[in-house]
Amino acid sequence: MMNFTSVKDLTNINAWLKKALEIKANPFGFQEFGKNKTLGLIFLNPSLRTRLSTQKAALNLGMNVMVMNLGTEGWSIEMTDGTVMDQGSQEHIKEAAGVISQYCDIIGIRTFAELKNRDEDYSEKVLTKFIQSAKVPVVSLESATLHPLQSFADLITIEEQKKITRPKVVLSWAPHPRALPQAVANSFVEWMKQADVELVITNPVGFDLSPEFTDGVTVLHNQNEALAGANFVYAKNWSSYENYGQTAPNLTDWTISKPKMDLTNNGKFMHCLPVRRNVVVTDEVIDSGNSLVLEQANNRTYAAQTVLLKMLQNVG
Ligand SMILES: NCCC[C@H](NC(=O)CCC(=O)O)C(=O)O
Ligand SMILES: NC(=O)OP(=O)(O)O
Repeated sequence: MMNFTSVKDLTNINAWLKKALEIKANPFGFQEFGKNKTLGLIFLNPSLRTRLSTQKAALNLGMNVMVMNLGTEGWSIEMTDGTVMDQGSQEHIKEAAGVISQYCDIIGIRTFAELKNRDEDYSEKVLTKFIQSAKVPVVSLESATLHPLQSFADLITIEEQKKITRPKVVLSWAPHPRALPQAVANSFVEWMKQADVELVITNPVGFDLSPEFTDGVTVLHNQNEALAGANFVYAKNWSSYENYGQTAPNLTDWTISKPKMDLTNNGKFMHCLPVRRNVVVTDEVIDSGNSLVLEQANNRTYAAQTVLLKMLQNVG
């Protein structure tokens, strides 16, 4: 496997899931693969979980790790080819990626959607340019349209927690004060479509995700109807794909609350974090025994460790 940017980079999702659970049971059992190898983690946007869990995963594998907040601490990066660089940008992504490749055996990069130009975000302009200029395998730490390490951790969590073979998993839009990318939601859908689950998406009218992801999936604009009988409720805000970047913070009846969870089949609550309490989800729900948010964050380590191990072994 050269790069990890999507579920499409896996040859067999069930084999990866099995490997992740094996690694979780024996996290220090694969250190011979990481010895004398270096992981570089490059952040163009903030992070808590991705930064720490991916670093932890590399350390568990015996790797060395370098982390750089390029977005705030590096030179300002030029992303477009052919630019006369006499303005704000100081270093071209071509040199940046080429140089970092000389210091690292694997590079992770986080580059969020800007939510200004849909075509540009959905072409994964920055990630693609970085990969083109990098000389080593690249792992997405959340790109403009996808967050595969998160979705892999979510898959592990559902596998561990499910009580029936084919659980009902509901991805529900929730309100938020800012415009957020669709990446976490797109990616969750992409992975759940390949898992043995009954997936239902619910969001307000005007907030349908790209058909590229929702094709073949039940999308309901009535949240209560969608939540009926759910075993897992995955809450997430995303800004509009159709009216690109538009928000709807006033739709407070979409907040995941106890009355909403009472519609489910004793459903478990999931969120990738960070979460706005009492906007996306009430304290009562996220603090309840049915909340899986810490388990999800914990599984980020084993998802990342599986991906890094596969890269070190150069297998899909
Ligand atoms: N990495 C997980 C989520 C990252 C990002 N959330 C955020 O930016 C939340 C920020 C805020 O709450 O203002 C997103 O939705 O893609
Ligand atoms: N879930 C997640 O990716 O968290 P961070 O943005 O804190 O890395």
